[in-house]
Amino acid sequence: MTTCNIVLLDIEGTTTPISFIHDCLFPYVTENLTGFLKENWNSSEFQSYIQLLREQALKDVENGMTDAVIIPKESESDVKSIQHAVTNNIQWQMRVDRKIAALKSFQGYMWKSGFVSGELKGVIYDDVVTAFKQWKDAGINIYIYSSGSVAAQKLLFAYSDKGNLSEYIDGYFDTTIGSKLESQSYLNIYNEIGIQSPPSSILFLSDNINEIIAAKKAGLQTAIVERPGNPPLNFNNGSNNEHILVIHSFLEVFTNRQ
Ligand SMILES: CSCCC(=O)C(=O)COP(=O)(O)O
Ligand SMILES: [Mg+2]
Repeated sequence: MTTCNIVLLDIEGTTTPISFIHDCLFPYVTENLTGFLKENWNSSEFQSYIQLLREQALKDVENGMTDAVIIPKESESDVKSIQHAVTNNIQWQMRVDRKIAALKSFQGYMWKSGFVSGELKGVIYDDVVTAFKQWKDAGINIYIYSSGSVAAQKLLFAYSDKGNLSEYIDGYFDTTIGSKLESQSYLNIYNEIGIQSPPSSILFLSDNINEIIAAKKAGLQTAIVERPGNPPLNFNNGSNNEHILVIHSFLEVFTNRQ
């Protein structure tokens, strides 16, 4: 690893245990959904999230997804039936852990009340905060790139078990910039950040080998992060594995700098 000016971080399995997302954040949505729909139904902001789900469901049907759950428009059905369809739509997408913007935006909207009330606290690995401090002292900027919506990412770091970490983070990206599995998304982020130095001055850290391969193809430096509770790494995917660095703590980034 050579020096970098920017560190770009995945969340789930990288800054945060997968178990926190799956055992706390996801159940907060599935268990509170019915009441949340009833309470927020008349809010125009809330309806904008429902509209995103509705549009995504139409695309899913067009793309031949047989499990897709259509959400009728207000003019086509009664409120109870629409709410029932929204519930089924969300339960289906969450069962298959879809990383799609419409679902992620909806989840982020629901999580807001949980984080603000203190019912939810973002879990961040211990080494992350120490690394943030070291990186900032070294003049490195920190960006996040996660499938979670930007709004949800901001909540996680602002209301974390390590305190409000927002001051360390220079910017946030979600999949509205492109899929984490496509190289072009990493070039879009590079362009959006707008640095003079080449893409290799960005170091991307993620638990997902396919994201790492996509980022490497775009010319970024990369390291795969192996955390307790992450699924075993599967290097058997045709990539040039010798060149994929594996780390277990963000503090290794500095020891690996040349
Ligand atoms: C509060 S952030 C929510 C994270 C999330 O929903 C998710 O799917 C994370 O995926 P990642 O791309 O960070 O692995
Ligand atoms: Mg991840």
